[in-house]
Amino acid sequence: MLGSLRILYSLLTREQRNKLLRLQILIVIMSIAQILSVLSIGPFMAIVGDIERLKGQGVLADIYHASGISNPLDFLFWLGVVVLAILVSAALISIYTTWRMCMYGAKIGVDISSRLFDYYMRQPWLFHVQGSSSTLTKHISQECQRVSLGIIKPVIDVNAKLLMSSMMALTLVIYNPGVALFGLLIFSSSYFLLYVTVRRKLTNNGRSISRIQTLRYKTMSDGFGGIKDALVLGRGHSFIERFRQTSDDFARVNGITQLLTQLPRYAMELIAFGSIIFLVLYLLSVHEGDLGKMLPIMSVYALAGFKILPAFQQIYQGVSSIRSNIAAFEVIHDDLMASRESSGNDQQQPEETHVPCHDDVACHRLTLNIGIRLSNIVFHYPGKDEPALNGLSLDIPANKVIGLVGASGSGKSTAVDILLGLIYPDNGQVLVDGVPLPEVDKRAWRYTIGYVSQSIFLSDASIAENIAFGIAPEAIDESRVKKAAGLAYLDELIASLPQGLATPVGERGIQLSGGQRQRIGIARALYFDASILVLDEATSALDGITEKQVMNAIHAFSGSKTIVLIAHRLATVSQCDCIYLLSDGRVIDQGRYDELAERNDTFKRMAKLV
Ligand SMILES: Nc1ncnc2c1ncn2[C@@H]1O[C@H](COP(=O)(O)OP(=O)(O)OP(=O)(O)O)[C@@H](O)[C@H]1O
Repeated sequence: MLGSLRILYSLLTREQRNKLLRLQILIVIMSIAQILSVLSIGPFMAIVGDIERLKGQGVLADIYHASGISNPLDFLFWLGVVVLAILVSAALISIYTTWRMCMYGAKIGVDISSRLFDYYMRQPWLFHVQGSSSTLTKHISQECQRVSLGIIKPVIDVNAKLLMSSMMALTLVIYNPGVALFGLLIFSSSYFLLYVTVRRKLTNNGRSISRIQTLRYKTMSDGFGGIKDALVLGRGHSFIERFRQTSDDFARVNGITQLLTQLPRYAMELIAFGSIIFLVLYLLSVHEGDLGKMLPIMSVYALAGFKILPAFQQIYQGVSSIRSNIAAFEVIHDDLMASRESSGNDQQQPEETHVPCHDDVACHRLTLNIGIRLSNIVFHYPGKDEPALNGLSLDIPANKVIGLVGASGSGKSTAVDILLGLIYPDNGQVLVDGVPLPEVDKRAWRYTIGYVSQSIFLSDASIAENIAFGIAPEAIDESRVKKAAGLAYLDELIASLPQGLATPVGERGIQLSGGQRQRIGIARALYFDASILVLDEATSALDGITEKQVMNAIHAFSGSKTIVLIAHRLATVSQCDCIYLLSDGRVIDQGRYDELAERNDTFKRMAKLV
């Protein structure tokens, strides 16, 4: 547990550590204020018990004489006011410190989740292809929250309470060593024994919570993601049942953890009451019933107990909470460490050269003069022996339209992912006007390419926001949106909608047809007027007439844009300047449509010519 906390501390930035130090100083001030407030009650009670002592010897009598107040009761009143002022000041200092502690804990929690989101968003395509988005979401929302509320906040609380109770205990020992040591020994050993008994259970429960939460998130993600199939195939009940079962487990483990965390409160209340009776009997026998001597000691101990006992309980609860949530930190530990390393690397080697420029898009765009060459590309997906691409070579001349065709699984989408720079070949290289892709400015490459994927993701936003995907609503250029929408034949649809471009599309575009979604995807690729367009099965959901219109619009760019089309329907690529026929991850033939249709049997079969 301490090792994990040390790692957590090492993840703090320099500024966060400085803040923690300032917080520590504030906690010391709070503890001193608390002690003063407890001690201030002693003299007041001493006078209440024996007001005659103001006329005798001692510090209180000296202060009484120096105050110029003639009536002892008036003096007692003003002493009460002073004690109250000390209590109020201590309470105000405590409120302020608690506020700073809460803000600090919450800020670190938010910072950790932002750091993770940033890290995941920067991960390469393969990382996302192999992982599960529901797990990443759970890490960022659930586990980070557990780390924030279940570890960081308790660490700060435990630290504050530990400091306050140790200082208070030390003061009590100085005030009256016998009673203080006896009380402290009873309470601390009881808490320690309880903690040692339950700590293993707490750790195991923490791990179970992480595991169960993963299952719950996955079930929700699968259920909502596949809601149509679940409804049609009548599988909804299976998701509901799985969720209910895991939720029951979650409730049971969570309930036990909370019980174990709160358990000692009742035991300690019993011990506290027993101790008060013991203290009264002890003081009665030592001071022979002299209230003037007994009252201040009893008041100081009662008030100290009133402060220390909840502090003990909070320390116990805090340590239990840390132990039961340390599993959440273990789950995100590797990613957090990696995020720290990658942010360190980013500073040393900026991924993208940033040239100051007024028009971000225009200034960060490449002009393709010769073309792109994929040269002898070999690529294996991780964990697969069979290569997805096996010596693939092809040329994409500048401002020409080329088609990639081939059976399902022949490697077309993988070839495009390599071209986009989403994945890196094991062998071979991509040359852009003769320059290897890794040496090309990534930012420029992204602005140069417009891409329409097989499955277009639409966010739960307006049509305009989906066309200008990822751009803040206030930064969207409406003229670009309109132009792109026109080129993708969306004009008619937009004109028919009461809110036009501002019409919401629903989650994942559920309120649109498959063809409308695809046209929004095409408009998205055209928003930045990219000079290279890559369309992966981009028109498969369009009806024949709309597809022809969209393809005509795309072919109209021939001569001014470089276009790569992937299609199963060969009619889609019939106008291409060159078609590459892929099989088993390599090009097996190439040529114009008529040439391939005449000489290649596979192509003929695909075109249903034989
Ligand atoms: N994420 C992945 N992990 C592992 N293997 C993959 C992954 N994506 C694709 N493959 C494999 O790589 C090979 C090429 O797939 P790819 O998607 O490039 O083919 P494709 O020609 O685009 O197919 P389709 O026309 O069906 O889209 C296939 O054998 C496929 O199973």
